[in-house]
Amino acid sequence: MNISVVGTGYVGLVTGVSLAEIGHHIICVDIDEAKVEKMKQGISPIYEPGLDELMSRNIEAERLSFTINHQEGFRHADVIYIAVGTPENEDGSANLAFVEQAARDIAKHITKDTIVVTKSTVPVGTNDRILEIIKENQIHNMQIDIVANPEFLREGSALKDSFNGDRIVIGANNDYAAGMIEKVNEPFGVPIYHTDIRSAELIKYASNAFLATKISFINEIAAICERVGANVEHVAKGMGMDQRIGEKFLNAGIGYGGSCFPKDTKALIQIAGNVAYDFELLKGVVNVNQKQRALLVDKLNERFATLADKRIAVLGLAFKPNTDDMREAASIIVTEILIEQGATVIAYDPVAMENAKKLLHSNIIYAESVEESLEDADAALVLTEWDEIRNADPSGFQAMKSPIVFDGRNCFSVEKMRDSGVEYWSVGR
Ligand SMILES: NC(=O)c1ccc[n+]([C@@H]2O[C@H](COP(=O)([O-])OP(=O)(O)OC[C@H]3O[C@@H](n4cnc5c(N)ncnc54)[C@H](O)[C@@H]3O)[C@@H](O)[C@H]2O)c1
Ligand SMILES: O=c1ccn([C@@H]2O[C@H](COP(=O)(O)OP(=O)(O)O[C@H]3O[C@H](CO)[C@@H](O)[C@H](O)[C@H]3O)[C@@H](O)[C@H]2O)c(=O)[nH]1
Repeated sequence: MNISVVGTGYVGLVTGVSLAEIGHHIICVDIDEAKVEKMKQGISPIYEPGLDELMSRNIEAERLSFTINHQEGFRHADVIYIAVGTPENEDGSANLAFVEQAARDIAKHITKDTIVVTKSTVPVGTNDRILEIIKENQIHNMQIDIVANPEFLREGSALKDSFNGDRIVIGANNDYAAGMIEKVNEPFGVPIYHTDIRSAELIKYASNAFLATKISFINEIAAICERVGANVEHVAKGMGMDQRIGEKFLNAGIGYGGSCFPKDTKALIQIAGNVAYDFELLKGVVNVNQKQRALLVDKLNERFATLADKRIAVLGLAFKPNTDDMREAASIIVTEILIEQGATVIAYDPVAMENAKKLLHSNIIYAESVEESLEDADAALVLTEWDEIRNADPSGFQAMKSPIVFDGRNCFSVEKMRDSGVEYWSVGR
């Protein structure tokens, strides 16, 4: 099928590449010229394992191309996917400006009957609005069907998730559109769940909010563990063996970050608020996460009278491993507080340092390796559990001025760190 994808960020590019890989002809349209130039050469603008290789293969097979020209992008499309950003407004609600612009672009340039599929995470009712915008602005009077098809991929394992997802949700209000989008996705071999548009929109927010709730829940249990002398890993393991609870997303640490959980939890609180419902539980989840971000700095302040003359190594900057994405990364708040308290910060991340430099305080020093960042440090903070950090030999911490480690991701065994002579502070253990 001929498919266009509007917006080639983490979701749009992975969607375009995956759909090309299963045999569709894909044109990706983006307004960012530099990005499009890069992608035309088979270079991914984002770090995502396996993406460059799959991009190149499908470009060569002439199933995948890129353009900044909406007219060219939509000319032959039977289906158009919207995958533009829906960032957070100041009040926590979702900013729909990019989605609405994409709808106007579609309206202006389509010349045949089209199914418009929304991949972007959008509040309930947005797909109705998209259809309205297209109908109001279209130049040729074409049949438009709209499908809500929320995306569940995780950064760092986006391709794996696309080909092995737990479900593909298709929200449509007519059988023709639902059937067509089922056909598009059939080759993935992933279970398909059909529902109406509004339920599909809400499934996305409810899923992210539930996962965020699991994380804040285990982080509160971790706080209790520290106070009563229990081990949160043992508690999580014992809980997770109950299949009704499940073992996933029960890793305690410095809370959730990234481009989705922080904004989507707040957007769902707003969605509820808009219909006069106070989502108390989710407000608690957000507050706990806020508190969690500063946990390591609180522990540092408990350990040291002042940070003013301290050299602090920060290991890991991205919001999670295997991505260069810095959106809502814990490192943003943590390094800001450290600098504010007068510490010297030497940071290292295997992939995200270029993006970090654009975002973090200009006083931060960047190291080329874990070893270099640890040299002469008074303390080390682990913020992202990259394999390279997780697999580091605890004896390496002896290169520090004093081997004191604050681990926000529970990467190391408490016993091994103790045996290596490291003063080790982790979360809930
Ligand atoms: N990042 C994730 O892991 C993830 C996972 C599931 C769902 N989502 C949702 O998917 C959506 C996209 O997220 P993302 O992280 O890929 O965003 P992103 O910010 O990485 O990418 C958005 C892209 O859209 C482009 N764009 C904006 N307006 C455009 C227009 N009118 N025409 C063409 N291109 C346009 C931008 O230039 C950018 O390249 C969001 O709603 C997000 O909540 C994200
Ligand atoms: O047990 C856990 C699991 C995750 N995290 C943190 O939670 C955040 C999000 O992690 P993850 O969900 O793995 O990454 P994302 O790429 O943000 O993916 C989430 O957000 C996407 C965007 O909506 C959804 O598509 C995915 O299904 C959903 O998992 C990260 O900061 C993790 O460190 C924890 O603290 N403890």
